[in-house]
Amino acid sequence: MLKGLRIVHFCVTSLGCNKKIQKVIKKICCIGAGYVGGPTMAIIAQKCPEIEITVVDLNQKRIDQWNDTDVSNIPIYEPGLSDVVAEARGRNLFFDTDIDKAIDESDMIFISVNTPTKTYGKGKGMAADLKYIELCARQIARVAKSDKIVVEKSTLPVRTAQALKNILDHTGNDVNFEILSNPEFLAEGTAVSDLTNPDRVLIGGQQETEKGKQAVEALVSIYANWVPKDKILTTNLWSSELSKLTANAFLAQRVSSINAMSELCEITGANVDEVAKAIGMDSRIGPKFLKSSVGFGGSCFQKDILNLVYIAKSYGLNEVADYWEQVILMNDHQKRRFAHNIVKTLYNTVSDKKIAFLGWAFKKDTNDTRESPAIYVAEELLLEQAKISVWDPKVKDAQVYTDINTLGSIEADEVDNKLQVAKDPYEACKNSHAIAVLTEWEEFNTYDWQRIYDNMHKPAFVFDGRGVLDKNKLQEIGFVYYRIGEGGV
Ligand SMILES: NC(=O)c1ccc[n+]([C@@H]2O[C@H](COP(=O)([O-])OP(=O)(O)OC[C@H]3O[C@@H](n4cnc5c(N)ncnc54)[C@H](O)[C@@H]3O)[C@@H](O)[C@H]2O)c1
Ligand SMILES: O=c1ccn([C@@H]2O[C@H](COP(=O)(O)OP(=O)(O)O[C@H]3O[C@H](CO)[C@@H](O)[C@H](O)[C@H]3O)[C@@H](O)[C@H]2O)c(=O)[nH]1
Repeated sequence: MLKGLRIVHFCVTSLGCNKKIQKVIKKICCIGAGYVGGPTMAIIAQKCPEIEITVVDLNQKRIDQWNDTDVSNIPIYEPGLSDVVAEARGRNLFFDTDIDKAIDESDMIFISVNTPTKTYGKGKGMAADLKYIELCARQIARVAKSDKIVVEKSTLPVRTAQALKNILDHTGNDVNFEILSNPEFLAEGTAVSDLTNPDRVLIGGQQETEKGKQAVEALVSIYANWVPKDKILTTNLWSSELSKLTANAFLAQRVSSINAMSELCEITGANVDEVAKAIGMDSRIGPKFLKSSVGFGGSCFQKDILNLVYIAKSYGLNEVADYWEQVILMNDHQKRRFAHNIVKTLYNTVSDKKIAFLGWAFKKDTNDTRESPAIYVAEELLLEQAKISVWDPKVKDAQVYTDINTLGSIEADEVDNKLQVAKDPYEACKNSHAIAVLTEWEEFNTYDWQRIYDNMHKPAFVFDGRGVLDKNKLQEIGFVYYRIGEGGV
């Protein structure tokens, strides 16, 4: 196991001094205790017990949840995460709101704050809002009294490291800052296994300077405690920053591509799962990320592609921008057409009809609802005056209301009247006219579907936006079953 991390500085002076100055990385600070900062630091703390890690955040409530004595109350639901936190917390993993102290004491600082799409000013609705990143840089510059390695963990536009370096070098004390880019590729719901066994770890740094190389090496040594060396890829800063946006654009593009085919399948009698299987067996295409759905959600894909589009436009690369924007347009279309299909199938009106939503999270095994397709399908149906009853195994009731109210398109009274969060799936489906499956939770197939059917209006419709339910079983019971990417009902 690692005995502290040593960065070796060679000092060669005019007097011919050639001594080694050794710096031991003993303390890490991570700014941002969110979906990335929390799990990533928990795994580093588990794998490197001799490094003390403090995860800091402005949000007192979030920090209190991370520190909750009952570890099942940590703010993020991720399979396996509470065990990792239970193992490391209090030993070498700490959660705190004293950001200055953590910065001051650390050798290496990860910046893992949110970088949402801008909602104001130039680049509104497209560019990444970097105000939280800049605040971190200014705080580090103000507080740091010794040399620091600053690691970009957040997803950032290419060349952000230059802006960070500029702020750090011009507002700080007389200390040296080395900037690294170390984008995170974990997916929610599988964060612990993605972090424990990553396809690759990407580290970008200034390889042309000695100090830059040493900083890269320091971070490589941390990951090398559990990641095979051949999976740790080092590049220049800009390649690393741009690779993150590129990876998300390619992944989202595959989902939009198969979703585009799902519409064609529904009209022609082809079956999108069969098409996906057939093309996925071609090793040049591969089988992953070809599951047709009601659309992709989550905090990353849309935000990062919009950012990519903005960057391309800002360099005058309009064709590049248009190419990637189409991925988003296709996704918006897929969500809308799913809602419209429900309205059309229910005899062109859903006014005062009850639609049960199974799932609200943007994917299974997470309580995260950011950009979940469920929100936008619900919005379309509420605008058609439907009543919606939601059941999700992990999402809290208040989150569902917040998600809809944040859209601002439906009066708050109307939301209260029409939107309800059920205490179990049977209550959600009782007296409903249709069920819409919005998340691929595995537990859905374990329900008593006969009981659900018996308590619904007839004909009882199921719109499976994730293609996860047992079609034959449901049809035998009597449901009229619609599956995304298969011939219509
Ligand atoms: N969620 C994912 O699966 C995922 C995966 C890979 C990369 N990313 C990227 O990682 C970054 C973080 O994403 P996230 O999902 O963890 O976000 P998040 O919103 O869950 O967490 C960010 C945290 O940073 C805190 N914060 C903001 N400004 C701060 C400041 N100045 N000082 C201290 N704390 C501050 C917020 O209070 C919040 O708790 C984003 O750039 C995102 O694109 C996310
Ligand atoms: O075949 C598929 C695969 C995914 N999805 C949907 O796509 C969205 C995103 O899924 P996924 O990529 O698994 O989850 P995220 O947590 O958003 O992870 C993505 O975004 C992260 C944040 O940048 C990256 O770190 C990850 O590598 C990248 O997969 C979800 O709504 C999924 O349901 C599909 O519809 N079909």
